[in-house]
Amino acid sequence: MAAPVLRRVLGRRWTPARPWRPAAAPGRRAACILAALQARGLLQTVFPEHGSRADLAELLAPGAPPLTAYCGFDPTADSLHVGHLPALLGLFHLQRAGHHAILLVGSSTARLGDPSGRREKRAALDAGQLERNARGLRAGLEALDAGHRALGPPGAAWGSLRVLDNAAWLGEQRLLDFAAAAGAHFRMGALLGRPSARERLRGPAGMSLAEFLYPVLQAYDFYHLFRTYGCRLQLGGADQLGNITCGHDFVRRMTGEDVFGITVPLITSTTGAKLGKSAGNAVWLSRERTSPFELYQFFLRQPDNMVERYLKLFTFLPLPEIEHIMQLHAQEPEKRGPQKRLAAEVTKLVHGQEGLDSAKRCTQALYHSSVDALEVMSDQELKELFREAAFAELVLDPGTSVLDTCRKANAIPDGPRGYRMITEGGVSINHVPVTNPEGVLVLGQHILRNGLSLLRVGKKNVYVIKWLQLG
Ligand SMILES: Nc1ncnc2c1ncn2[C@@H]1O[C@H](COP(=O)(O)OP(=O)(O)OP(=O)(O)O)[C@@H](O)[C@H]1O
Ligand SMILES: N[C@@H](Cc1ccc(O)cc1)C(=O)O
Repeated sequence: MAAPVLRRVLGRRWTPARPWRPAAAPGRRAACILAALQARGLLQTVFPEHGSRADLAELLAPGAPPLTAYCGFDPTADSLHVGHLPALLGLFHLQRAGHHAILLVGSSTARLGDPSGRREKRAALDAGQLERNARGLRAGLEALDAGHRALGPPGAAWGSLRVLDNAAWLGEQRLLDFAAAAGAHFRMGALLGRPSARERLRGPAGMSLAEFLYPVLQAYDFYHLFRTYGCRLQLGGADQLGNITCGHDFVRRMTGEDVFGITVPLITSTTGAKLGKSAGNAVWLSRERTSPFELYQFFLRQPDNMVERYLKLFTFLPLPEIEHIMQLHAQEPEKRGPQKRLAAEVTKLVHGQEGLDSAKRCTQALYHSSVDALEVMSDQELKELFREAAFAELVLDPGTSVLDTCRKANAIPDGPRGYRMITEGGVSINHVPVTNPEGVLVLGQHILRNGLSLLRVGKKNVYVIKWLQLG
């Protein structure tokens, strides 16, 4: 016979939690990190609102022993993306307040595929791809940890951070043992009542057993991390509330202890779609997929009505400083001060000072036609900057003319039409128009010190030329 507490939990159906409101009481509670997260717009829901012995606000109150919190990321791609940042920033803020963070790579959960918020099942990944993705994700999480630490004062008394992979414990489970031991504590009614299950079961695609079991594995992670590391808090995007609730119930049932969940708001695109892999609109954090320049430009493009929210969500700038930045913006909106600060802060967190310098160099070269900036750019930066551009390696013969260069790079059509494109001013090299097709290329003018030329034909077609055998 289940104990009364257990019976209550076993019998409970899934109900959506209400958005979290800070406690009215002033003093210790008001100073709690939860209130700080709330003020930055990082709190959508706290679940449950009240524990059986303590509330989350009490566990996180200043002076309370450090708490351990985690967030999981399935390696369904080899890189993190901007949508992952709010949950990560939430963990980093907790770390700054002295708490410990666990970043979990879900190599085992990714094999089932999380059905939360999805109309269709995820495409299956083969073992090799999964392993490569997991490696990329782990490297991304570690790099972000390093980027975050570099922002803080040396020797800051922050909590610890570790990166784990759930394959370490889920990968070893034997089906029968797991089904008998853990499976006995999950109620079908509660699992079937979850919104993601209900919607999928009603729809034409239905739901596979693998997907149906997904929350069970995520719940087991929470239980494992609670038992092994004393982890009492799970963070995730708003779409994770059902999975987090499931984990909470499981840990309560297995241990009788209080654990909690925090969801962060979902970042959406201008069309309202969740920014991420599924919608195909991800802005990646790995340099191979999205360069520091592109990341910088993404934040620089944010409209005025979003920028204050994003400064609070995506940076560690103190709130009074953000207020000041916004006041200056009201006086000189054309300077786009908040957008520039936002872009700089996020790029520095993700790609370090070197990445930020690169992003600024690329911005100068592309939008301010700066030859100085072009001249100091590396091949990698140029390729990143002109991802859509053709990259040609050409041998510089003596007397190579503008026309030869355009032809060898396949930048203009053969015959008189191509010739006319030059004479009519449609071609520039290193941002300077070249109207004489017979003009010979000059080192230091048409060919930069780094052995590169940037050839532009019309408004859109850009060719990066690397000259070989310059001597
Ligand atoms: N756009 C977003 N805004 C806020 N949180 C997000 C966003 N995208 C993902 N997250 C959160 O990041 C964590 C890890 O997400 P995960 O990588 O497993 O899936 P995902 O990026 O949501 O994938 P998909 O886009 O394919 O659904 C989850 O807590 C998820 O809710
Ligand atoms: N289910 C989460 C990822 C995750 C995996 C394992 C966990 O224990 C926690 C979270 C997502 O898809 O976004």
